[in-house]
Amino acid sequence: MASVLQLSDVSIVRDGNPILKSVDWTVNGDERWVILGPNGAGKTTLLQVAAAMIHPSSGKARILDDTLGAVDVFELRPRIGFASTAMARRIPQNETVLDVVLTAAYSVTGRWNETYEDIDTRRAQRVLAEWRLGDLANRKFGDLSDGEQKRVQIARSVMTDPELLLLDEPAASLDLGAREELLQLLGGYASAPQAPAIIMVTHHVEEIPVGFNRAMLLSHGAITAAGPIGEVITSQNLSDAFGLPLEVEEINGRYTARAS
Ligand SMILES: Nc1ncnc2c1ncn2[C@@H]1O[C@H](COP(=O)(O)OP(=O)(O)OP(=O)(O)O)[C@@H](O)[C@H]1O
Repeated sequence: MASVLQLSDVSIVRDGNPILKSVDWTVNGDERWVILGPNGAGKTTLLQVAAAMIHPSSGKARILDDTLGAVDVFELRPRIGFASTAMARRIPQNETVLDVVLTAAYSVTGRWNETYEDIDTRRAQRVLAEWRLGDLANRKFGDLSDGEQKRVQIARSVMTDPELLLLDEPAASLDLGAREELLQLLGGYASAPQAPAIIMVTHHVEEIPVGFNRAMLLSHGAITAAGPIGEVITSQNLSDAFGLPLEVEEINGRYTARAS
């Protein structure tokens, strides 16, 4: 399967400080990655490179067969789905759920006077149903619960059938029920044969959905482990990445971790 992302010796420097250090990483079309690492490790920064939102300070980033710096990012970005809290903050609170998803077709947040085809509306309705939001289509985004808002953000990010889907902490701040509902939906989506390549950043191994098959541990801007999820999410690797003894357990594709 062809690669959708290839980073070669990618570094990011901000205010003289290295935030990503010489990252080499390839993501293939059939891979669903989870990225874990301590606060400030550079996870969101890495996702922003993958989203063509920032350029490496040095090194080369190829995204969907285009090289950053030699491609019009406004043509590249619509092929990438990106759900993050920063993106969610740009959604007008009084926008209907249907319009939050529909406006992804024009890469805008906030419906104005774009013309949408019936096919766009039907697709938005289908995506809402898939993410168990069909009954909320006419509700205002700002009136939804955190769990519902997270699902709307993901529905919006898959509206355009992206070739690469990026999720920055999709389950953060959710209660147990909302988290499990989201993970069930994400697991189903990730396990479907037609799913795009997915990269998800999370803080907790408990938030890794079933169906994710690759993992990366990032610490101080550098990759400390990357590869098949069962080989990476181990007690030893997590203890090294987080700097304390941790014990990891895996049951039927779900993980838990606690201090040992
Ligand atoms: N534009 C910027 N200018 C200066 N420093 C920055 C900038 N963006 C990020 N940083 C710094 O880079 C480091 C990595 O940030 P990043 O948000 O990528 O980490 P993270 O692993 O996602 O963290 P968290 O788990 O806390 O969300 C942090 O120390 C952050 O303060």
